Amino acid sequence: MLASVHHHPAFASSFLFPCSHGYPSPRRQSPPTGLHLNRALIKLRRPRGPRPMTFGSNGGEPEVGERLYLGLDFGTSGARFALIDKRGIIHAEGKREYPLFMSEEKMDWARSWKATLFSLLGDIPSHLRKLIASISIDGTSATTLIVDSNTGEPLWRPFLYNESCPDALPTVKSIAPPNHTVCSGSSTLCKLVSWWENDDPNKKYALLLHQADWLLWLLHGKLGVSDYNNALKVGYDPELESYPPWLLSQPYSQLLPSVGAPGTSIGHLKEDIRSDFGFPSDCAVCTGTTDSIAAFLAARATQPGKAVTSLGSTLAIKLLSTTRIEDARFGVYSHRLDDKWLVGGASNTGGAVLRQIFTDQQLEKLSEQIDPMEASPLDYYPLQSVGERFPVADPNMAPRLHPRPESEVEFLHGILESIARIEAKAYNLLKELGATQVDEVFTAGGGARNEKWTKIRERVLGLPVSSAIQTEAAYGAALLALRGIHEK
Ligand SMILES: Nc1ncnc2c1ncn2[C@@H]1O[C@H](COP(=O)(O)OP(=O)(O)O)[C@@H](O)[C@H]1O
Ligand SMILES: O=C(CO)[C@H](O)[C@H](O)COP(=O)(O)O
Repeated sequence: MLASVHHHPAFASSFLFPCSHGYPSPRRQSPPTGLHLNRALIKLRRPRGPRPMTFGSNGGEPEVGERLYLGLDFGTSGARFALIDKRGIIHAEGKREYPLFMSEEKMDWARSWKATLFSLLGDIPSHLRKLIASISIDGTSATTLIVDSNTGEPLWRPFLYNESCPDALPTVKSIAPPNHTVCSGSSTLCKLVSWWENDDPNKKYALLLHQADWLLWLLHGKLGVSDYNNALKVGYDPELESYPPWLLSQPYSQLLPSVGAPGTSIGHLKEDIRSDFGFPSDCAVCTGTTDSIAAFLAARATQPGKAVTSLGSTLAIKLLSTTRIEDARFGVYSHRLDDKWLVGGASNTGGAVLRQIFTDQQLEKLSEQIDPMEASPLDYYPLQSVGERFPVADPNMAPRLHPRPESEVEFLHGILESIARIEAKAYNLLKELGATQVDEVFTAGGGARNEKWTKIRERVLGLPVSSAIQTEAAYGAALLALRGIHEK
């Protein structure tokens, strides 16, 4: 079954608001025609690797009574699902690009995400839907919605993950501890304060939700629930397991959602959705996480010193450490993962810059001609637009992609190598700040498929680098759904 949405990633234009931002700007292509061909690439997967002993003899189909666990990943350039059983075998996966919904010349992201959610649910084969025991969702971190606390409807356009609200930074720095994670223009707290100071009359009915929280609310119907990964950048302290006093004493703390551990069951799927799509009556909905943490979970790295670099639209780094590190001067923060810490940050460099210049097919063809053992003399800082979050937190950092050589192969080699140098700088910074020393890097995201890039990165990092067994964040979200049922 094939259906896909022609992707015209809109540039959500900033308006009325002092925040600067951008979503991956569209590849050079004709302006949107407004025509959408709905298409999703669905893969029904026979189990990978040796068939587990107890697996049914009917090859790939779940055993009678077997339950399945659904993870949905709402990334930067599109959304995916993965459907697994309790052994982690994938029974179906699919993806959709975000449809373009414009209202008054602006992209309506909330409407696009909502449409994508229900399209993906419909893309799951109906005979598998009735076996689904739980669902979880990961979203882009610090993507923030201010919604009506009665209806859940957005009161304002979403603040996107890489949007910066420097107007709020002085206020945030005046209340938070020095160099706290929230002391960055792209933090969720800066977005909340920027909205709060915008004098919106709806303040008393407002509620803050993250992208994953809002999408999950559409499924479970309980407003105001988040997880301690998504809530980190609004100021939640995952060690105290509460919001700190300096935040609770603020007038806007009334907008903050309640917070639970990722993969915690919130409640059952809403009855109307359950019956419309044929999900079972006991299908649970669990708290989610952020996309780069879901990618880390998918890689199943469990030892301190192991790291996952997500090479998606952005470069996000997660190093499993026994020590917690936070320093907003460099965009470094630590997410909690049970009794350890995922130390890292997210750069604005990454695949979105590549996608502005090359199609995925061109990337493949040109990469074949690169000698990864040869260092590129080109020194770029590949960004889509002004502003960097990590390992340099500088809202005014300008992109650097010149001089551009005649050869497209040399140009691509220079960009891949320059992104690898940023990755190396990031891991060295984490070591200098006291995190557990990295000893191996797994790669997630679209860039993981580029073997030449992997070899360039091994050379530049001086570390073993390999593609994670599962490179999709949706697989990590599915593991959270599995956990939500089996750790009740
Ligand atoms: N062969 C390749 N080499 C390097 N990057 C690639 C390759 N194929 C795809 N990409 C990049 O992967 C990115 C998409 O990865 P994905 O994980 O889907 O992103 P996200 O989840 O952030 O939307 C794109 O920006 C694209 O440029
Ligand atoms: O770049 C991003 C979107 O893909 C996010 O910033 C990424 O999720 C990193 O944030 P976190 O470390 O909180 O997961």
